[in-house]
Amino acid sequence: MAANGTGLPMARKPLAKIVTEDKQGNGMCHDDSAKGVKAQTIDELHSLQKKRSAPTTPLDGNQGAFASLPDDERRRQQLQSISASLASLTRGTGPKVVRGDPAAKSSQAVEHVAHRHHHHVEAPAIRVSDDSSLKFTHVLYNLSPAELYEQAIKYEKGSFITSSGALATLSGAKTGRSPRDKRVVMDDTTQNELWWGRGSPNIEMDEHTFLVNRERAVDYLNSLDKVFVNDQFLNWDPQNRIKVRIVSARAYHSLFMHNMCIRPTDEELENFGTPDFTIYNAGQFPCNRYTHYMTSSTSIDLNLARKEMVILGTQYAGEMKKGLFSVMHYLMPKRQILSLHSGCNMGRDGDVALFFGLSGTGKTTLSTDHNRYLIGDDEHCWSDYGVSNIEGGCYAKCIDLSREKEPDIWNAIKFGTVLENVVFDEHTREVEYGDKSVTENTRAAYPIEYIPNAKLPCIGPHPKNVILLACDAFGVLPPVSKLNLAQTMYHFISGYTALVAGTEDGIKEPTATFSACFGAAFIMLHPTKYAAMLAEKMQKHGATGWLVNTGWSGGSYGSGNRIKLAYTRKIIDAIHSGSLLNATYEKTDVFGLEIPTEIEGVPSEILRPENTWGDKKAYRSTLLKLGGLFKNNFETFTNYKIGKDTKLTQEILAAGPNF
Ligand SMILES: Nc1ncnc2c1ncn2[C@@H]1O[C@H](COP(=O)(O)OP(=O)(O)OP(=O)(O)O)[C@@H](O)[C@H]1O
Ligand SMILES: O=C([O-])CC(=O)C(=O)O
Ligand SMILES: [Ca+2]
Ligand SMILES: [Mn+2]
Repeated sequence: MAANGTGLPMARKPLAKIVTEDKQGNGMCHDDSAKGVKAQTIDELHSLQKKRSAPTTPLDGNQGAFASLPDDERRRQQLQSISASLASLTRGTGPKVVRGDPAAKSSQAVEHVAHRHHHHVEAPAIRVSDDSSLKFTHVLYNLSPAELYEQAIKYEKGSFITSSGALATLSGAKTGRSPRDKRVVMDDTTQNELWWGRGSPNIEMDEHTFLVNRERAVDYLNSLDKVFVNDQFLNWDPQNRIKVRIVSARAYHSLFMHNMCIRPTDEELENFGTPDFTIYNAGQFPCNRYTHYMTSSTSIDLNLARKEMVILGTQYAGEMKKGLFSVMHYLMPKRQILSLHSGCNMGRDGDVALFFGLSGTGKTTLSTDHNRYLIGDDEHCWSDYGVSNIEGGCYAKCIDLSREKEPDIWNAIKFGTVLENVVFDEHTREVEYGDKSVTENTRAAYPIEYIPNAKLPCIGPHPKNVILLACDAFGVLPPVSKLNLAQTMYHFISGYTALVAGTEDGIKEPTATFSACFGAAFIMLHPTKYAAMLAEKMQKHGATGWLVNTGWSGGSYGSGNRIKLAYTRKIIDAIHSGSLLNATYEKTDVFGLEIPTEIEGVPSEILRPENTWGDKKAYRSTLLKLGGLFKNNFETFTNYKIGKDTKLTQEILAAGPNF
């Protein structure tokens, strides 16, 4: 965004010339020119500025695959592994790769270029008819945030530093995920294992078509002068940690994943070896619509057998985050570990709460609580040992963000944080969080350590409270209700909310949505598989379920208002403290929900939705309408058994609305 739209700075009046008197020996114009710098040339001067990073950790010979190798050899193997990742399957070979920025001219870069002569990965001698075997691809490997800032600002339009130090970026034409463009390879294994068909997020593609798109992405990436490669981890549970490699073309994507995945230590990086899963993000390049299964120029393709994901035709970074989440929803249940689209935090006494909910319902906002330790805001695992965060960062919505209401998120938006699609003052670079000119789905991605009371490592004991968040645009669900196990399962499987504008492409107004397990877009198995695991774990560990409406009160969207965040926080406080367990409850008709009569800090009249509606008839008909939508939605699940227990299945079926 140039100041005057021409790309050039606006013309300014020249400043008055400064005249300095030259009274000899008077020290008036005193400088240190006599001392001089050691450098003889500008290049040498520049070379003094950058000190070589200290050699990584000392090796004791017992640290894994590459541990006993000399530095050069380890680097060569790393490059070989990256070249193998980038291999074109039709040529059968990887590109020649070299580390470092092709534009760098400092002496340090010369050192890197030297690798080109001694250590490049040889292209095997097969005949190819294009130039790709002749050129080098520069690899920008696990760059630091500062280096990525420089890359973004130099080479990516729409990259700016905001007044608080965050990197403002544009994600391009797509500012939300594209679930209709997601494809999953159906093979003999996945055909039987995965959830396919109506309601499922898994739209099939065949292996061959996947390879066509993979080749398209790899050819695109190899055609560039340089690619970014991130080697990182998922899951803070060391037993179930997954190694991921992300190959991308934009510094924005690399910094986003640097923040969102777990960052390896130098030592862990030296011993990284072969990744368990690889993303090829060629988002700037479209897919070919003549390719089978393609219905637009965007395609996000998952191949579980190859352990690869290909992204074409969308630069929205959330696709990478949520694509990996889908992978975890496949891998973890195989190990009897439940994967959850939930936030998670812990009190001083070690009481853990999970916050389930669809996009925009408050997982990040409510799990980021100054009085509690943050374990994570969006993706978790629940194993026999407790909970673990899958990610290394948070991804907060920032539309209408205020310092006063969400101070910890506000303060996390500083150097290192990626700010997507926000609008800012062209001169002061102050962000205007209320501005929706680019999108309503503005986002901040920051490392979890940017939250002062993050729990590191991001793991915790078994949850005590399971809070289901629904943003009810109809305004008829109570602000909070206590659920029995069957009700918890009913609402978990239903996954109701009013989808808030923007996170999924094309949604402009809140509308009622049902999304199984509060994350149907990411689950891979049938919802009842996850539900059975949740029921079993909640039962075993004695967790209490709650339904919290973070949406409307006093009328539907349009006439009522969104429940004040301050009230929702008081409700959540009462759940955490245990005081809400001992409240007096009344049962509602239709949904059969237990609602408390009083909560400290919350006006009692809002606890019963019908009190807040002026038009009682309208309330009643809206309540019945929503009840009907729930019933309709649940019909798909009535023929499924949940867990080993038919009794539980019957109870769940009876736990929905009754009228
Ligand atoms: N009563 C309320 N409770 C929770 N959030 C509220 C409330 N009122 C307004 N909000 C706003 O709703 C939004 C909740 O978004 P949040 O980032 O927490 O969603 P999320 O569940 O983490 O979604 P996603 O999975 O897409 O990241 C925030 O912008 C928050 O300020
Ligand atoms: O995936 C995204 O873009 C944001 C998110 O967390 C969600 O939608 O649940
Ligand atoms: Ca979030
Ligand atoms: Mn999410």
